[in-house]
Amino acid sequence: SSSNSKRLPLPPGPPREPILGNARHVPSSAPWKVYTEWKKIYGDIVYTRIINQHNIVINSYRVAKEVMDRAVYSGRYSPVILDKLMGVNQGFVSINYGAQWRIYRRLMNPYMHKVGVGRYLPMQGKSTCWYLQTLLDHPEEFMENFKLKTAKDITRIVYGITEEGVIAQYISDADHVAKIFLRAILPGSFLVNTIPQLRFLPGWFPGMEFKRIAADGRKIYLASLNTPVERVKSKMVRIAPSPDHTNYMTGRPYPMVIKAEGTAEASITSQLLERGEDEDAVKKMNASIYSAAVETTVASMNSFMLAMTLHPEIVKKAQAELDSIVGLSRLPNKDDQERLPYLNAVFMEVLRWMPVVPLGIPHCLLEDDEYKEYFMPQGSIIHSNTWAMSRDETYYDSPDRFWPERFLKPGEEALDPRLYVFGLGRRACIGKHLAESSLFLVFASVLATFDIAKVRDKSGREIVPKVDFDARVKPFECSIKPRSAVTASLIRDAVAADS
Ligand code: HEM
Repeated sequence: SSSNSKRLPLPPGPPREPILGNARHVPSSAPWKVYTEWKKIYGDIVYTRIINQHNIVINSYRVAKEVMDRAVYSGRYSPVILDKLMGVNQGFVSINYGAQWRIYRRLMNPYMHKVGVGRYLPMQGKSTCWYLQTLLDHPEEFMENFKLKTAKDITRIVYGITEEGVIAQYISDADHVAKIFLRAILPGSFLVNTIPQLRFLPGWFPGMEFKRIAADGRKIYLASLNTPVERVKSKMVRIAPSPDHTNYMTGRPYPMVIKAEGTAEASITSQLLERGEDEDAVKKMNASIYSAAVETTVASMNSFMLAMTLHPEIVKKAQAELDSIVGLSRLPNKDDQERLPYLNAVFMEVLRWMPVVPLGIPHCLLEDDEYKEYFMPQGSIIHSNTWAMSRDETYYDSPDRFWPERFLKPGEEALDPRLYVFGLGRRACIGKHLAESSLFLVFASVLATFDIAKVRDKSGREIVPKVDFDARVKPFECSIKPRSAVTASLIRDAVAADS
């Protein structure tokens, strides 16, 4: 590029083939593992080129912390299939760095900062009790119900949706969009992302199924964006703008008020509309919250259950701590967190052991840059390899081992994974405090009331679930039994008191 006047080299990486570059070297499944192998050969920054796309993977926390905070590293890469074919590049997660993104951060921040998320605790307490009850009645559905619990919490927070049928439809639409989205951001997944001109070929041409995928995706995306906000609006009444209803800060009229009968539960959407915020911005911002929030939180819950199934001694230790601090007469709550160091260590170890976004959400380098002795070309896709960070032996002995004690060694605590599993810099996860309280409540409440163990086969041998570190835990069996009749009735009583 013209601005590389010092003729600096690109960061090191595997040798490239003509035209294809490294297209045949970067696998489409679990690429983070290959990049982590390459760290041994090429170091903390690895460059690959896939056809004409520059990709830079940051393999260490130290380097990520240095570069990711800078504005030029805060862009988002919009694959052609999402941007040009589906129009899905205006959501919170995928929008490029700039004015609209700043509006989203400003709108969302009060609802998501450390203190702001406290308002959801009563609701989360109830939904956690609901979840515990599903463990009593249908322990084998523990994964499905993690999903349902999290989806209910999020749709309630964002849209005030409480009706089961409406939630189910929303989940199904949002999952569909998320699947396309996740596939689209994997390097090399859709050829049209590397050769954008392909989109001008007719639909009957071989290899054009991306067109149908994108067209279906777009329809469902628009539904998941519009329908829930229209529902909120239908439960609000519009009043004629009058001087009495003008926001004294902005001078703009409040266009909506919540109906006196309160048919719209207060939610992020209802509150932002009531304040007169731009409806289009609210729709696009909110639609991306569900997909950012649910899959990630649920994946961490599933990793937790797998770790507990594999480690009965850790279950025992955490239960002993809970029993002595919380006692057996009530369920744990968020206020207990600071007095539960062992459980906190379990929580951090879950985040580290199985980072659920192992290559981060890709950033896009907005201008040519230099880092150390390297040239970083504009338009590069930048991945924070959180998987590599979680396996860094300078911070973690035996990194594949699930071992909460690593966070409890006085004076030499391991690096806190919350510093990187939620991303780094300006685009870091806005929902991390909400994620933390959801996860903590679930981990504490499940351990306080249930024993988790391996199941046995017909001949009485324990079945040990396999761990393949594939970012998502595959369905596995475990035994989930109430610790005692007392803990079971604690759950039933709490649920009864809520309804
Ligand atoms: C265990 C749970 C979660 C994990 C591990 C996680 C992880 C991440 C990661 C790695 C990113 C990308 C950061 C970057 O680009 O550098 C991200 C972004 C984001 N997350 Fe989360 N997340 C979680 C839960 C949530 C929740 C509960 C919400 C919403 C309430 C949420 C909302 C978002 C949003 C809106 C972004 C985009 C921010 C931006 O681009 O400016 N996440 N998250």
